[in-house]
Amino acid sequence: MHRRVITFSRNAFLPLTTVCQNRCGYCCFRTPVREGCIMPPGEVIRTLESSAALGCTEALFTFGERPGAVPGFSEILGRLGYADFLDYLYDLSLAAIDRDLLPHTNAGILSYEELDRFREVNASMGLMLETTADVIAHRDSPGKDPVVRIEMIENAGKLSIPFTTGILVGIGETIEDREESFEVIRNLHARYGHIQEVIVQNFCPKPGTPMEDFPVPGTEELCATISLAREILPSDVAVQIPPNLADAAHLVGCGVNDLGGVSPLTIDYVNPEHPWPQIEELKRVAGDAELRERLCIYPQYIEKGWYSPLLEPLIQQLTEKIAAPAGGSGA
Ligand SMILES: O=c1nc2n(C[C@H](O)[C@H](O)[C@H](O)CO)c3cc(O)ccc3cc-2c(=O)[nH]1
Ligand SMILES: C[C@H]1O[C@@H](n2cnc3c(N)ncnc32)[C@H](O)[C@@H]1O
Ligand code: MET
Ligand code: SF4
Repeated sequence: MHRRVITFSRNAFLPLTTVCQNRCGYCCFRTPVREGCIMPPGEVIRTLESSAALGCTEALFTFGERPGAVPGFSEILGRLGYADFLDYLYDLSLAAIDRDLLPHTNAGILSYEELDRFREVNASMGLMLETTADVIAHRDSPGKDPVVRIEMIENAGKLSIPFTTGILVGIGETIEDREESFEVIRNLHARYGHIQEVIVQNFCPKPGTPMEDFPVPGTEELCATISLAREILPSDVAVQIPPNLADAAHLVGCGVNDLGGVSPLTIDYVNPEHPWPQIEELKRVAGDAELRERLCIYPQYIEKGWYSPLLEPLIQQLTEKIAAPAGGSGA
């Protein structure tokens, strides 16, 4: 009998900009254009270097969607010497690779051409489907239109990009909507084979947002949603929950087999009030299962060679590093 395996990744969270063209009813991350709305290169590089020294393997670039569409953003970006935010992202992705971290980008909506460009410097990419339903939380968020999100996930499939997606639970969708969301993801994976993990993320209310008084999904509801995900999705797709947002120890018993990215250095900028558990805590969460570190690109995609030649040496090096017995940095 094989012991069950629960995986996680050690990452650095880099919120490159808080400016966003959308206005999701649950979000406290987004800010107006203002001083400090872009993380300056020096701070990014320092975070990358410290994170690598602490044993991280992944640079998670997550930020507001299409910030350049927001009036006034370009002026602030221009002061850093860039005309296009994606050029800034590209250079910092190279900086991450130089410092031995594999980029994983969730930039919100990107076009086919943009995905094609960023696959060169990303080991994997992500976009939360959130939900296939039309919810009030998304009425001021054109980028959360399910048609637009599904199209991007499909484009990532056409480009053979190892991909992370997921749903946000408790934003006004029904159980049937969750089922439909998982079915859409299953069908995309059946066609392109690129979905490595599906995040089941629970809504956490934020003071000062339109949804501050919205009810939160309970552990039993999350457990039922995870079981539903496990029933609908094939076994080669991991089901991930963020271990800082929910009762992970309990949910592992409902079918969760991945705990996502946790950071020894950076906070969860999307849910800043929820600190990351450290490795000892993750071991407790895994219970009888084996807790195993992974890279942001899952092993089956490394085997299939779904990465750019530029990333080959680093993927090799980091694969050996996480296979080595604990010790050295970050253990
Ligand atoms: O692709 C995504 N990855 C997200 N991740 C990344 C994910 O946990 C891992 O980095 C992936 O499993 C890649 O290995 C997050 C990581 C955090 O630390 C905090 C929040 C998120 C949210 C997302 C997300 O929305 N989309
Ligand atoms: C990065 C991801 O974080 C999620 N996200 C954004 N705001 C919240 C919140 N209040 N609670 C939980 N998850 C949230 C969305 O699913 C987004 O895609
Ligand atoms: N803004 C993007 C999205 O919601 C990235 C995550 S939220 C900071 O898809
Ligand atoms: S959740 Fe993402 S897309 Fe929505 S407002 Fe926040 S930063 Fe923008």
